[in-house]
Amino acid sequence: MLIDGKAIAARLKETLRGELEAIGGVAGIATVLVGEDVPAAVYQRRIDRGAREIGMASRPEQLPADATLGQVIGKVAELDADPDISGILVLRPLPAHLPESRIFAALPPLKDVEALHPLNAGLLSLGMPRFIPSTPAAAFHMLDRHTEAAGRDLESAFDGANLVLVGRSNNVGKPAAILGLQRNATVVSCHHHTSQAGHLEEFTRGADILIVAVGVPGLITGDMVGEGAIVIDIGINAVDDGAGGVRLVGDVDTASVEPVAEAVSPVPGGVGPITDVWVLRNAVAAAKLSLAPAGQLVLR
Ligand SMILES: Nc1nc(=O)c2c([nH]1)NC[C@@H]1CN(c3ccc(C(=O)N[C@@H](CCC(=O)O)C(=O)O)cc3)C=[N+]21
Repeated sequence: MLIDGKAIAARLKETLRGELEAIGGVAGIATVLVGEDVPAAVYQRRIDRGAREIGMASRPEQLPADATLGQVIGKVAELDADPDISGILVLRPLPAHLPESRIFAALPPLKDVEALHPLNAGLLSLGMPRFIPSTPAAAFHMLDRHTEAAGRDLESAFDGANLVLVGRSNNVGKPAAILGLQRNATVVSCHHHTSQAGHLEEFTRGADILIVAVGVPGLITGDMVGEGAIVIDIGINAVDDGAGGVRLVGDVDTASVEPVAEAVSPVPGGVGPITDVWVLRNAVAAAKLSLAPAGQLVLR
């Protein structure tokens, strides 16, 4: 079966409306896109639209591909100074000349909705997250809704399960591994070198839950997946649509995986739409944090 991410996102949006209302509607999201990238532009547009739809402030910002580190950090500082903006997200990928770690470190920690500032990444890794990064949060939210729909216990759903991650990015693979450990899964992190060493299948076949976020269209095929596994596809790749345009596809070859797996999340219509809502929830959480007593590290 395919997991319906759009339906899950629609329900989550109702939660978001309530959360926004509870703080008097005062929250805003800013996104910074440097250069051109189709999936990043799609995400930026969807965040902007989603925010406007629920009456949240939104500032989608664009900088040229040759922007300097100083210009990017300057833009972040400008957004930090905007009282309407509670959350700031810098889209990836960044052009190669821009050192990601310097930009992450320049994010205002209380508005860093993807937990990429070292302080927030540290809090997350210690099990006391201030923000749970939207994309892995969306993947776990989807897994939890699937567990409920299958009539299984939510609390123990990950206990001792083999959770295999493919991809180790700072905004998806790494935080997903941390969240999996937090939920008592046995976590295996696979990446480019696992694949180069010829070991990828070895690990993916043993997965009870497989989360894939690498950016390689169709990387995971049915023969790489164990019977009854749950497969979450986080890849968003722009490929030629054969008619002069592009379309978005994931990292999983759904056609060959679906017959083997218990469930697969499709692209589009899977984790993506849930991610869009989650980032807005994090902007609301950031707005709440800014109102919290000084010195409070984590929302309660
Ligand atoms: N710092 C950072 N964090 C990210 O999370 C991040 C990023 N940079 N850079 C770009 C990628 C891409 N991304 C998407 C998320 C949702 C959809 C989405 O909702 N897509 C819809 C529509 C797809 C379509 O238009 O066909 C869907 O999957 O159903 C798309 C793309 C987040 N990314």
